[in-house]
Amino acid sequence: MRTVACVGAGVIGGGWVAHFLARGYRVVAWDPAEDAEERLRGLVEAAWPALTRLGLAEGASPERLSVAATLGEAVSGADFVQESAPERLDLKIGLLAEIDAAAPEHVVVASSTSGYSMSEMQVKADRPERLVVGHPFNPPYLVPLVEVVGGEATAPWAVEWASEFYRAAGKSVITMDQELPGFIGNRIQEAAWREALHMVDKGEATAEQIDLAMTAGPGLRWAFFGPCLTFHMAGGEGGMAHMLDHFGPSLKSPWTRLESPELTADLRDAMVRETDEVVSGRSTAELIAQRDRRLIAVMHALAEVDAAEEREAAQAGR
Ligand SMILES: NC(=O)C1=CN([C@@H]2O[C@H](COP(=O)(O)OP(=O)(O)OC[C@H]3O[C@@H](n4cnc5c(N)ncnc54)[C@H](O)[C@@H]3O)[C@@H](O)[C@H]2O)C=CC1
Ligand SMILES: C[N+](C)(C)CC(=O)CC(=O)[O-]
Repeated sequence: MRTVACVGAGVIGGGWVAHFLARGYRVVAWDPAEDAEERLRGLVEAAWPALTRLGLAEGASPERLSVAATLGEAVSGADFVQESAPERLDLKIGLLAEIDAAAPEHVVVASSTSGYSMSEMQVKADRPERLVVGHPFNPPYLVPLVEVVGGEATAPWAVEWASEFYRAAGKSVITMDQELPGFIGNRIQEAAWREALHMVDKGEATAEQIDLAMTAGPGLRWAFFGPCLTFHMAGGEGGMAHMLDHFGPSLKSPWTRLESPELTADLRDAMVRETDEVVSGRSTAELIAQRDRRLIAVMHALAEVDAAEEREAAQAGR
């Protein structure tokens, strides 16, 4: 298992390329955009210092990246294919069929889709049994989660193989037992996102207040305790049972409007305008550098705490 083909090399596909290169794989990328190779090599170059700080696999090098002239050239020699084309169902259906026709028949093909089911994407593939969803989080070279799930025509072996491959490639894998639109991570963050849109739509909060509410509040805890464990802590010694008994009645309070607001032009403009104020003139490159420094700092801090707790447990014979 040494060569990964990355089809689509934009924000996510480029991030996958950087990840697989850092894990020592040979990567062959293909993307139809005229400037795709220049953008891709720029993304890898910008990410490489962060990846070096995190630790590279033996032999890892941007030199192991090649950009194919055709889709067939990219996938014909691959041991695994990661598709990251635009989130359009019609495009994914056609592209996955093309990849299926050109890739070696035993090779697993994963889609980075943010929410489409593989059942609806694999309908034109001749060998749908090897098609899975491998949904990453941006940037794939730093955020470890990938959600793996097959479609109705996917073989169990393909889901298992993809899950193991991603683990071997350094990812944190959730292997889902059933299809769910938006999978798990996006359903949770989409709920928060819809609430944010409602608050901006009604002038109840600004984008700046919303982002601060997350980064200085729940978001800080969610880097290491998810929403379930966090609310278990809200119950004190009584844990989740007490939390539910204590706060259960308020669950019916109108603290969320889960339905999505109409994304009117006004709402869209307001969200863009207010987010621009948060961005406050920083370029995307500056934001990426600032994000990656902070992500690495959190990951290093968590790793240090984890190691200390493992040492304590070993000393206590636990
Ligand atoms: N942007 C994000 O935060 C995340 C995106 N995703 C998913 O990743 C996929 C790609 O999204 P992004 O990278 O954000 O989009 P993007 O627009 O940054 O990149 C898409 C790339 O696909 C290329 N492309 C266009 N038509 C193509 C074709 N027929 N075959 C191959 N490549 C083609 C484009 O030239 C572009 O470089 C989508 O399915 C999206 O839902 C998943 C997780 C997070
Ligand atoms: C905005 N988005 C739905 C494309 C985000 C994702 O799919 C996952 C992520 O990186 O947050």
